[in-house]
Amino acid sequence: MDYQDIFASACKEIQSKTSHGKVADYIPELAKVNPEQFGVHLETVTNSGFSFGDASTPFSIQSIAKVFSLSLAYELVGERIWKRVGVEPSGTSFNSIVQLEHDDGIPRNPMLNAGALVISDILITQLDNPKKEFLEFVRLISGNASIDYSSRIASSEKEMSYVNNALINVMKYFNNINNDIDEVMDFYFHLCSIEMDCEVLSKSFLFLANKGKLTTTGEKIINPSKAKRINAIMQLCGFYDQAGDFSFKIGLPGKSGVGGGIAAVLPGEYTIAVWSPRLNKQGNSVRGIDFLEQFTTMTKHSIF
Ligand SMILES: NC(=O)CC[C@H](N)C(=O)O
Repeated sequence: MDYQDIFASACKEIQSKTSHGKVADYIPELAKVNPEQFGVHLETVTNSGFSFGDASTPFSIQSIAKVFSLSLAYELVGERIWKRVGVEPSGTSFNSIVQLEHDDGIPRNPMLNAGALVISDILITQLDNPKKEFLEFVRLISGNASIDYSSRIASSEKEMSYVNNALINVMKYFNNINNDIDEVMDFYFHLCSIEMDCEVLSKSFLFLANKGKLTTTGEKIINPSKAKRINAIMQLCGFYDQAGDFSFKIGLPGKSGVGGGIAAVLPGEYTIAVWSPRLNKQGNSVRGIDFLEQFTTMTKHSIF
């Protein structure tokens, strides 16, 4: 299929609508991004790529990186991971604190900030040099050795981390954080600060469309059962309190970040990464969701 033509007409369709939403401004560095940018890249499991718009402009992937940290932690500790974090959709915002006390410090799922903080704590326990080894993992799955953290974005987020600090303190109180709070926060801010463009982002998700193996070398990253489960978690939890709406409109597992990126997976076929910085009130890219709705409607692609 020639995806480029479909991208162009889906894009035309959404651009005729008024553009609304606003860039994330609670992380000062993210507020500086030009909100009008739009890019998309689709990469098939047979390694064909299709780009449109600002697909090679790097952006802050933010919470999309939670899928990478979950993948590595799940591979390292196996099913024990679910003693510390759940697999249920929360129906709450990404940084909500309301359920955490009620649930005795066990986050509903690993896509929430609280869940990703627990996963960060697990990785710090498991890895000798957590930031370095995690970056190596992301470089491996993306096939791109130049992927890096942005210390500028990590420290910008640290300055304004009041809610994330509250979340980690509640979990420490309930004995669900084993390492030093500052070390876990530092790891979490770095993982959120990773920058990628749409092309690299879609390639980084390909193992989830390919039963856990890299499509380039065949190397196993996780087994097929784990790949299925991570896709299931994305389907139910990847868009926080908009997860139902995303599933209803798009019908693919995916993950968003407050940098305006979205990565989605059609298992066995392709991954698609779209980026546009204006966010809705749930913290998800307005144009990204509009575009994916158009795209999946035009192609009739869905997991259902
Ligand atoms: N949804 C997101 O992308 C949120 C990630 C962001 N780093 C935060 O902790 O608030």
